[in-house]
Amino acid sequence: MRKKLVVGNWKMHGNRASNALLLSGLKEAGPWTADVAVCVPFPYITETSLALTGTQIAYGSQDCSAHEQGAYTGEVSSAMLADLGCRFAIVGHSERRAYHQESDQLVADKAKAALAHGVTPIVCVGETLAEREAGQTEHVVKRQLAAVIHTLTHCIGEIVLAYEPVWAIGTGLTATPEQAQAVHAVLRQQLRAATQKADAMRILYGGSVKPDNAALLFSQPDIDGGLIGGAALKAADFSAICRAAA
Ligand SMILES: O=C[C@H](O)COP(=O)(O)O
Repeated sequence: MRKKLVVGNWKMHGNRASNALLLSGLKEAGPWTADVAVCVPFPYITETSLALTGTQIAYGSQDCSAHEQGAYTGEVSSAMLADLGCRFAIVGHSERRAYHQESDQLVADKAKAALAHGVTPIVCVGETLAEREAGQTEHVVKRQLAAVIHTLTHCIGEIVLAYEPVWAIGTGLTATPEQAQAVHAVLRQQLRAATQKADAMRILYGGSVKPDNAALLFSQPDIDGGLIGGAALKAADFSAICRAAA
């Protein structure tokens, strides 16, 4: 039985005052049965760690460098994230693939760098609307995951995978539970071919998850929680989604 995981991705939102309010709201709203985490902008990791001390809520980043250290201006290494107590690092989010031209291989290298420092990568895969309409969904997500499997080899069982159809992110369009489950099943099957841990691995769904659709999505056999964007910015909504992941 996989324990569900709900992760809030704050993206590039918030400031010190609003973060403090959100975090205190979450602390009051918990505990939840599911594992819960927030992935916050780099500058706020330390304050988040202090605010969440002694709670069940883990924290992490929204990216990490593929490099170990060195002259890489603007990058943040996994060693630094580990130093700050990060449990998770999102890698390969579609916004980074699209706006920063991150390739499948770079995403895989970032996942490897995170794991090397004990930070669990949340590896995002997902198709665009054009790819779905062209019948390419399965091909695209399998290609994205294959790069990670090839790069991590025997460590692949240590990642968290997130299926995020690009057309559902921030649009209010959610994949139906059946659509999401179908892709999750494909991904699980691909993982089974690569690792004996596949059935213990968590595959999250992301894309316009809200309090009113979370329970149905999370009830699907291969959906093990969610990666939440917009709804993670309101303590009441995020908490309701965490509760739905019982
Ligand atoms: O990482 C989170 C996803 O991009 C989903 O964002 P959203 O819940 O705002 O659609």
